[in-house]
Amino acid sequence: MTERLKQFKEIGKKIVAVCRNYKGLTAAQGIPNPKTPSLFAKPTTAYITEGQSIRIPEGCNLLYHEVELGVVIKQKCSNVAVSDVDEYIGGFVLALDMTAKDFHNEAKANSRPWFLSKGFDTSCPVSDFIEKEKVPNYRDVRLWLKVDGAMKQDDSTADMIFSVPEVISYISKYITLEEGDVVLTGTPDGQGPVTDGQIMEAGLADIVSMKFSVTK
Ligand SMILES: O=C(O)/C=C/C(=O)CC(=O)C(=O)O
Ligand SMILES: [Mg+2]
Repeated sequence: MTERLKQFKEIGKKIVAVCRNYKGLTAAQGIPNPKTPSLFAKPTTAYITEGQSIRIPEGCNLLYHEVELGVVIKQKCSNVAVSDVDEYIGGFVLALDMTAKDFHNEAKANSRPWFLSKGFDTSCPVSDFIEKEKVPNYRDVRLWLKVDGAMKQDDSTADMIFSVPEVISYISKYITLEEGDVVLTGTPDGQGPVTDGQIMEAGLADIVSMKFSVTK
């Protein structure tokens, strides 16, 4: 099973992302915690891996970084009880939910979809597949991100508003999840701009780290 899930970028059909899922982020933005997870989709064409560069989309003048814990779904599932979610977790990835923030702000202001601002090519840099056993306590694991060596995001998944099981159970009530799909579970406070020529380094505790450059 694990060998197959290492090919999640090829076998997965979708990336389902949760937003505003960290207490520190909603507090910093002065917004109430959502009553249910807020979801959006990213296409799997957004994936890149180390050695590839994040390309700033044409017309974007404000690109934001967001480090996130990604969950790789083990097998097809729907209507999964929170208590049963663990058996559908195949493993994890460290991910960046890159956001064309000016496009995103315009979409929010005009009640337009977020698909372009969140789904452009190279908007989902990911680590290699992380075996489940390597993240024994995914409920409390450190996520961090540096830009040109300066720490920008550094928090624990313990700050999530909705836990990984709660998020996956909620999604599965409405959207069937399939083998290799990735659920991005939100970003902690500290997301911010990154520009042409800068280098980002991100990590999941000392389990995995990855580096990506940003280019026009
Ligand atoms: O501006 C907002 O309300 C939300 C911004 C986001 O990008 C949400 C996420 O993607 C996140 O919280 O991870
Ligand atoms: Mg995000």
